[in-house]
Amino acid sequence: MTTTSMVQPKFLSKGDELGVVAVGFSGGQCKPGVDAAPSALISNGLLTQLREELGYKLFHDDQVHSYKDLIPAHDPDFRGMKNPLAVSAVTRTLSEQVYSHAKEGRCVLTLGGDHSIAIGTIAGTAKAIRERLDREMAVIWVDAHCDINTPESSDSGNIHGMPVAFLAGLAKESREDIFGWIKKENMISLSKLVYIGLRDVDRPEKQILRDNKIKAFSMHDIDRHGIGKVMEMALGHIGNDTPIHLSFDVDALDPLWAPSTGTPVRGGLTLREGDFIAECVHETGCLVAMDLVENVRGKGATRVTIPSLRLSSVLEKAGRAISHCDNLESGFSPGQSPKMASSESTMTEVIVQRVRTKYHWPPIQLNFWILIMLVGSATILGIFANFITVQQQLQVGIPWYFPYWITVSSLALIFILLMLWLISQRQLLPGIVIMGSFILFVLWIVGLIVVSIELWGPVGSVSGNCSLYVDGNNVQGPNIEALAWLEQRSICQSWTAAWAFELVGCVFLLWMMIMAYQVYRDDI
Ligand SMILES: NC(=[NH2+])NCCC[C@H](N)C(=O)O
Repeated sequence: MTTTSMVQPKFLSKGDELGVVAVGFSGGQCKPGVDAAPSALISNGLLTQLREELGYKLFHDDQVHSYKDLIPAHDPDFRGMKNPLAVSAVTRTLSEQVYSHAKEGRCVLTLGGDHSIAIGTIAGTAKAIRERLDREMAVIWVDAHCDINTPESSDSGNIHGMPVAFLAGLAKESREDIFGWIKKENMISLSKLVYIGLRDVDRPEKQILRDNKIKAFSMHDIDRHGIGKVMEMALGHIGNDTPIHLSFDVDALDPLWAPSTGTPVRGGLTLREGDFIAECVHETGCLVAMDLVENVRGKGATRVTIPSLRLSSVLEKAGRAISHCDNLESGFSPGQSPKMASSESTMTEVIVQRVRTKYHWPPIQLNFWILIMLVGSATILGIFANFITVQQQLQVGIPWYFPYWITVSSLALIFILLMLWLISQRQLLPGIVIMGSFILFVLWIVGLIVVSIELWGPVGSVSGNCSLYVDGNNVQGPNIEALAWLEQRSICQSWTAAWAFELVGCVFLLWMMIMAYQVYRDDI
């Protein structure tokens, strides 16, 4: 082992071991994306860094758990909570996973996931620490939010805003399948809870903090005293003989450093302050577990911003906790507009509105569909242009839907080229995509219906003629009839190909509308 750390862990019997649990779960809130972060972190080399640069012996099952089998098909709101059965079942299983590492005396790192998963991680560590050391542990909750809403006080109903209330017993539920499984041994004491980085606290939460005299260091305190003094006070409050569970929500960092999070709030910690917190906690030797949550990779498949967690600066300081999230932007790009900390002025708010001109499109999906649509539109254009030439050659009339399809497929080509240009300018607004796709969808579906009627009846069907005169009349030999037959067969095949591409085009346009709506919704 090549660990660079000189700090002796006080509460771990196997200080060189690290249990890693990767949790791809986002049911504690409504936006997709947080569930994809653990895989992004792992594929960006996090585990290798932990193993090779920090010298940990890793215990990881090589899985990013999505707990699909635990998520019920029907999960109605309960006491205002969204997805109560799913979040309860997932956190319960997670608590057992974390417990199984922590009871071995090793440190546990959990990669989230939204912050609701802390119900599981903290419940698991708290139980193991009680059993192993007969002690209560402390929790340092680094976050822009204090996540201490009860189901009744929460406006959103999102459980990622409630984990502390359940863990501290402020919110109770007797139903075993809705957090009733959280027992005394899983709980934490409010006197051993410290918040750092708060700046977006709901009114009822403020009351809870006051009523229970919970130690909380807001951004205001950090500005006033500096992060050094705040850490001194925070650790002083906990005392140096208490195991610490560090629950780090990346939204504690300013969106400048960590824009890839579901609920960004301006006016947060600098990258360096985030590192400093982690270093200070590490230096105590009391760290027993850590969560890293609310990282977003691609909201749904929508986002391109990839957070890659590095342990660089912590490494330099021989630390062993989180360092920073940097963002590699590419393609169709950055951020959801961050919420303003309550103390910021409306002037700044105006500026935020103005700079928000870029949107998060899912690049792989979008590129794939655009390619299919390009091929489809060009093929349809070619087929109907060819049909017109054939009709002219035979000196028979040209049905209206031949030029119609030429126009509609050309419009689709123009629309795609326009989209590509807007993407290159990073200006592809969801509204444009919704409008354009809708108009084209109506035009395409009309054309598809007409072509389907021509192909399969009720009055005279192309498909019927093809099977009768072409499939059923195979002509061979080096003669003009065989050539004519081949041409007829290629016309029949063109009909089917045109129909297939029209159908795919309709699906594409429908999907574009849905995807654009999702992008629009995520952005407001
Ligand atoms: N872990 C988070 N990002 N929490 C955000 C919570 C926001 C808000 N206070 C709520 O209860 O819905």
